[in-house]
Amino acid sequence: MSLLSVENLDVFYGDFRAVRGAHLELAAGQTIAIIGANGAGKSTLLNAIVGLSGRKSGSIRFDGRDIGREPTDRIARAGITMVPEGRRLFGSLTVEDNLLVGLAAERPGPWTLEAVYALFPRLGELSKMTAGSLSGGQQQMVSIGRALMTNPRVLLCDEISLGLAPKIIGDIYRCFETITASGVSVVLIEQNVVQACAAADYVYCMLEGHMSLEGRPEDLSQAQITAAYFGTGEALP
Ligand SMILES: Nc1ncnc2c1ncn2[C@@H]1O[C@H](COP(=O)(O)OP(=O)(O)OP(=O)(O)O)[C@@H](O)[C@H]1O
Repeated sequence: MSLLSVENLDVFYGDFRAVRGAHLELAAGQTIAIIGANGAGKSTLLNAIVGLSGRKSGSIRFDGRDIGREPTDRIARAGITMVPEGRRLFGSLTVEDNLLVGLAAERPGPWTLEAVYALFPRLGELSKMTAGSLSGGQQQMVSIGRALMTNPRVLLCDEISLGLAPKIIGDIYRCFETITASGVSVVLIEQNVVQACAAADYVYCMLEGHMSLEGRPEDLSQAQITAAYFGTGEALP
C-alpha cells in the first residue's frame, strides 16, 4: 500500500486550474521525483499535499487516511514536512535556533540536533552564526536539517538544487542516502532532470498541471522526457 497517494487532484488559484487531475504514489522507503518546467504546477501540488493551497478537489491520502482537508499543522504532526523553495529560513536567528524550529512538530525520532550535525558537519561549526550570513548551500543544509528535526515520515523537497553550484548539489544529494536509510520517504521536485533521475526510484513529469509522463528512470528515454517536459511530440510510451 502507498504511504502517500494523490488521485485526480485539481488545485485552483481563483478560476485558474494550476493542477489538473494530478496523481502520484509514494511507497514507504521510496524516493520519487517530480520534474517539469517553470509553471508546470509542481510547487502547487506539493503545497496542496501539506494543506497550503487554496481551493482543491480530488484525493490526498497519507497512511490510509484522507488528509485533503486537514490543516497544515496537523499534517506536519502526522509526519509530512516540506523543504520549501527558497529555503525560508529566519535570517536573523542562529543556525541552531532555525533547526530547533523543527521541534514544533513534537515528533520523536532519530533526528536530533546531534544527528543533523553528524549529517552536515559544517552546520555544527556554524551553529552560532546567523542563518542570513551563510552561503546558499549552507542555508539549504539548514533548511533540510530543520525539516529533519520534525522527524518526518515523508520529506517533500521543493527545488533544493536551485541556484547552487554542481559540487554543492552533489554534496547535498549524497546526504539523501543517510536520510532514506533512516526510514524517511522522499518526494523531490527538480528542474534538474539528470539529478532527479539519478536520485529517484520513480519519476513523474508535469506539464501544464498534469502528469505528462511517469516511470522508473531506467525505463524512460531522453526523447520521452524531453517531449513530456516541453510538451513537444508524443511522450507517452
Ligand atoms: N499565487 C498564485 N496565484 C496565481 N497563480 C499562481 C500562483 N502561484 C502559482 N501560480 C500559477 O500556477 C501555475 C503553476 O505554478 P507552480 O509554481 O506550481 O509551478 P512550478 O512547476 O512549481 O514552477 P516553478 O519551478 O516556477 O516554481 C503557474 O501558471 C503559475 O503562474
